[in-house]
Amino acid sequence: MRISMKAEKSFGAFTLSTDFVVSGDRLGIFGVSGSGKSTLVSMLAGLLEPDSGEILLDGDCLFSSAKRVNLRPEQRRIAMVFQQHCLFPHLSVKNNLLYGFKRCPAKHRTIDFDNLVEVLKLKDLLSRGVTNLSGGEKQRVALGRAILANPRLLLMDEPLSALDDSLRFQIIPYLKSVSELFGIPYLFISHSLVEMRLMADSVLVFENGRMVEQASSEQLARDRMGKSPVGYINLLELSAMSERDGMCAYRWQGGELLLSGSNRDTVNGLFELSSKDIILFKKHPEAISARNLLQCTVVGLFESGSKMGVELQCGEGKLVAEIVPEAARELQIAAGGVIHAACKASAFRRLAGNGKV
Ligand SMILES: Nc1ncnc2c1ncn2[C@@H]1O[C@H](COP(=O)(O)OP(=O)(O)OP(=O)(O)O)[C@@H](O)[C@H]1O
Repeated sequence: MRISMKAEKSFGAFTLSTDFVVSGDRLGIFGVSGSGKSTLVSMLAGLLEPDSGEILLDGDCLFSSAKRVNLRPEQRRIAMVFQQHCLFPHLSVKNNLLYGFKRCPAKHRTIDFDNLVEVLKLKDLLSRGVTNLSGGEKQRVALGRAILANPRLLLMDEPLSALDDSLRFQIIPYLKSVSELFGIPYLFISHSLVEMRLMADSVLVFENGRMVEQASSEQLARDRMGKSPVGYINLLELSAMSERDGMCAYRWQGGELLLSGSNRDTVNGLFELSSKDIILFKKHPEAISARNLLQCTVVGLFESGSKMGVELQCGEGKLVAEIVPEAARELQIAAGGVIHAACKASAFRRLAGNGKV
């Protein structure tokens, strides 16, 4: 996906002025409240007309003040998921889901209803009304409805803000997997660095209506968090062998991960792993005392003081390891390579729900 946006919009003293071209399937817009994020996505979706400028999506002109083009929202084929679920209260889950699908021209209908329902785990909810669903269930329905409209782009404007911490980190895998499985690129809007790291590869940063930076989500987190790099891993399924040896076992990538503690204090959710707690191996080691061995792909290397940081993709998780430059050379670490990361069961810390993440 390629978005080119050179547009202006003023509300009294506030002016949003954009001038960027960005490519990628997992893009982020990051900025504090009032920086203009929602104004930007509303202009992209066709819900708000820019005062002037031009907006192109994959080369197609969505808006041009010079050429007097302004495609209606339904002509743009851009779906949105908001913080508020905006579901139709008088319709069942099934009919909410089918709303966008029915309005989508047959030639664009490529998403299989049953398949999507299965991915989003909505089968048992189909006949229910939407008013008494939980916040997470409502957000899954809203996501399903957006996907079934068969959009060419999905805009997600702070879709997790209304959910509490444990719930929002449970929704993230759904947001990512539907986009990947059904091949729909997205633009994810948030003021949370953790959400950016989990959802976006490339991020545009906005301040006071201006784009001030374009960076990878990892670079952004390193620059702004101002502490040793940490990684994140989302563990959702306690496996049958939980509470073994005072450990908790979670299903992970066809195997399991062991965490210290009982399942009373290690509930499902997002866990943090410090870069200092990860040891890298070039090959799968025979036997180690650390309880967890994760196969990862090296995303990149960066300088971290006198050490090297190694960005790792591990399933849906993003980890960072800190090693000395000599070890990086010996391990021949390079982007795209496969490496094994070991970490102790005691190294996982459940992410604190302090609202700042
Ligand atoms: N329809 C409108 N009329 C007047 N001012 C508006 C309108 N929409 C947005 N604004 C103003 O434009 C500025 C940017 O708002 P916008 O909602 O785009 O920011 P944001 O980064 O999305 O913030 P938040 O994270 O709080 O949603 C704010 O000062 C807001 O008050």
